Amino acid sequence: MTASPDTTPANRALLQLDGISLGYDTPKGLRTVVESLSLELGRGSVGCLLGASGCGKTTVLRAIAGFEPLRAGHILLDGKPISSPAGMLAPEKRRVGMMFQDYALFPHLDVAGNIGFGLRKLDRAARTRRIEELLELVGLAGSATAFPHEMSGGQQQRVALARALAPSPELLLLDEPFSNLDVDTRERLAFEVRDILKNTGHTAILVTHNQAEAFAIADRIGVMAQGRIAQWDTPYNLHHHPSDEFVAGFIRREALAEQRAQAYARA
Ligand SMILES: Nc1ncnc2c1ncn2[C@@H]1O[C@H](COP(=O)(O)OP(=O)(O)OP(=O)(O)O)[C@@H](O)[C@H]1O
Repeated sequence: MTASPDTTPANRALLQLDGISLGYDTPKGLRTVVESLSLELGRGSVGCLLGASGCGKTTVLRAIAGFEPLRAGHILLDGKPISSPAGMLAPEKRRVGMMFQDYALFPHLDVAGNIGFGLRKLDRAARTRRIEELLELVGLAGSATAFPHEMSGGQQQRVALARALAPSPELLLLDEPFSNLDVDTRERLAFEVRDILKNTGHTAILVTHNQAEAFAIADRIGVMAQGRIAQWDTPYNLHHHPSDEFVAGFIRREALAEQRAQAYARA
């Protein structure tokens, strides 16, 4: 794997994955799906794991969230170990927020109820203030009493983002957050989410198989194949200085596929 130094305005790395290996116990024994994977992400940066289906992106994200045990290596958050083969900090103690592709909003709660779900420790007035602040941030001011089924997919994903940001996580994990949206909304929302994360200074990791999305949102992209990162670099360097034939081919092929998909969608 090659990597150039993180030159974003962030200081030291907030997240470090150091030689992590991950696998699943199957009836045929251990199936290793991620091997010796390392990356560093600076505070305030947006990183992305980009790769074809099944290459191990979600497994890495789940390990960062504390849902998958490490077979080797370790994960540090703000310099402190949170996972190693010897043990792991419980997910709820990590200050890590998550947002998924299927919105995962509670259908029986209105927008305020959804966003306020993780804010139950605040008193009523503080919770209402925080919910209003978050609605403003995601461009949904005035929607507190709407229900998820009354909103478009893009609006529901904004609510999901507000809910994930509500407890002010150190790190936000986004698993294919735009893949249920149509092509235009997907790209627009990717840019909007990037603006929101940059305005609030959040550090985030996104997982996607969609190159346009990765390039719209990320400061650093890791091109993954079969459980490894081939190159962890800036979008510019991936385009202009791919580390090998695989990365060069992947970027070219995906760009063409995306152009084709957009042309079909608009036809
Ligand atoms: N619980 C499990 N038990 C056994 N194998 C699993 C389990 N979960 C995932 N896998 C396998 O691990 C590999 C990596 O899966 P993962 O979901 O991390 O990939 P991905 O890159 O996120 O794919 P996608 O984009 O399709 O979500 C796949 O081959 C998958 O079949």
